[in-house]
This record gives sequence, C-alpha cells and structure tokens, in this order.
Amino acid sequence: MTAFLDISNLSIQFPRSPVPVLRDVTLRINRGEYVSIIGHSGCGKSTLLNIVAGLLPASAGGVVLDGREIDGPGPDRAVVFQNHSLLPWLTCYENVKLAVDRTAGRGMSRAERHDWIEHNLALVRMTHARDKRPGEISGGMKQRIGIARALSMKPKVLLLDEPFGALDALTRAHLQDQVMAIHAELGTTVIMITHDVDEAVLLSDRIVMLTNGPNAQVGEVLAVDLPRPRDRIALASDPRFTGPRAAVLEFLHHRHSLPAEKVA
Ligand SMILES: Nc1ncnc2c1ncn2[C@@H]1O[C@H](COP(=O)(O)OP(=O)(O)OP(=O)(O)O)[C@@H](O)[C@H]1O
Repeated sequence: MTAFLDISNLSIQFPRSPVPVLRDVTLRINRGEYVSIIGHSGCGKSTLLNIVAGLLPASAGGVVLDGREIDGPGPDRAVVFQNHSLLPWLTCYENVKLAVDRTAGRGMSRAERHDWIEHNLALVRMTHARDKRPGEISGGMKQRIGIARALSMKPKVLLLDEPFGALDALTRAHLQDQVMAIHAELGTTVIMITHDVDEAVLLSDRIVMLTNGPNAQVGEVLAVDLPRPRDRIALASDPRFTGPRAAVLEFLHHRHSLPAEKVA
C-alpha cells in the first residue's frame, strides 16, 4: 500500500553545482502523522520541504501526495516559513481571507467564508487581534496568523519551515503547545523542519535525521513513543523523552558532526 505522502528516491542538484544537495531520499508519511526533519545547517532540509511544496523540481525521484504526483505548488500543501509572509497592509482577518477566497472558500457562501475565517482565527487564539495589521502585533502573533492562514486552506499537509525559529523561548513554548493542540484536534499531517532537538521530540511522531550535505540522505528515523497529549514539564525527566532526545543529540553531535571549518 502506498503511503499518504510518498517521497521516493528523491535527488536534487542545482544548476552550476557539481554535486547533488540531496541524494536518494525516501520517506513515507502516514495521514495525520507529525514528522520533524532535523540536520545540520545547509544539509538540505528547506530544499526537501520546497520540493514537497512544489516550489522546486526534483532532479530525480518524486513525491506523491494522496495518490497524486506533485508537479507544482497547490493549496493541498500549505507552508509556514520562519519569517511570517503576511501582507502588511491587510489586517489579520484580511490576510486569512485572502487565502480562503483562493482555496477552501471557493464554493462557500459569503457567510460561510466569514465563519471559516473566524473559526481559523479562533483556532490560534487570535480573534482579539482580527482587525490589527501585522505591524501592530508581536512576532509570535504573526506566526499564529500564518498558521491560521495555512490551516484555513484545508491543506492535506502542513509544511512548517522552522516556524518558531525567530521567537523567544517562552513564546516558542506557547506556540508549540498550540500547534500540538491543533494537531490533536484536526489530525493534520505535518512536516516540520527544526534545529531544536527538544521541539522535535516533544511534537513529533517520528524524527527524520538527515546526514550532512552535499549528497545528504536520510541517516536515521526515530519513532517517538510518547502518549498524547504531551506535557513539557512532566516529560522533562521522563526516560521516554530523554531517551529519544539523547539519540538525536548523539546523531547530530557525534556521528554526523560538522567539521569545525564548516561551522565557522
Ligand atoms: N536555489 C539554489 N541554488 C543553488 N543552491 C542552492 C539553492 N537553494 C539551496 N541551495 C544550496 O543547497 C544546500 C541546502 O540548502 P537548504 O537551505 O535546503 O539547507 P537547510 O538544511 O535548510 O539549511 P538551514 O538549516 O541553514 O536553513 C545549501 O548548500 C544551499 O547553498
């Protein structure tokens, strides 16, 4: 049986580059699964996500989502980037509306569209700021609107490219908890890129560790066997949390550490 999201033997080599960034990456993701991708800077995490998003073409191999080969961007794959990409002249409500009008809102009446926008703002607890513009809200709030906008498209897969990377630790923790709650409520399939090992363990069903580039491959896939809902405080000393955490750290810092000159 084919997986919900099937990444098969994917390679990509950029023009004017002597070697592929990714080589022969294969990954099968089930419907509703939360999968994190972790690896050193420059190994090709964003490149992989961009191929799934349809923003970059693979040089070899391919991606099939729910039985359909991906050959370009589409509303079935919504991306949230590290730095919000909201339109500064529109309010939070209007930013979400823009996405709804072009995707899931087609075929809805005006009133249904309105309810759907409000529903997604409420999902990220942003109803109170619906009429504010991005310049008037905090970084964490902007990311929440970005997530609401992505979810409002009813995507089959939510692609998160370091969505909490630019946030302070407390805001980050708060947003992680919200995303976990949304994932539990909607059962959305999620692929998330992160550099944060704790974040990967806390949120994921599986963690995909990429080897260093070029020619990066899937080095190891770790299943996180933790019941949900997950409580960050209770888990801090739980061996089912600390075990996978140590395994990812071991992969990144011992088995696939970067040579000093590449880090500098
Ligand atoms: N459009 C492009 N043209 C040429 N090379 C590219 C292009 N996009 C990315 N690369 C190269 O591909 C490699 C992987 O980049 P990518 O951004 O996917 O890495 P990453 O793992 O997401 O890094 P980081 O964790 O620092 O964000 C890098 O060496 C980068 O320079």
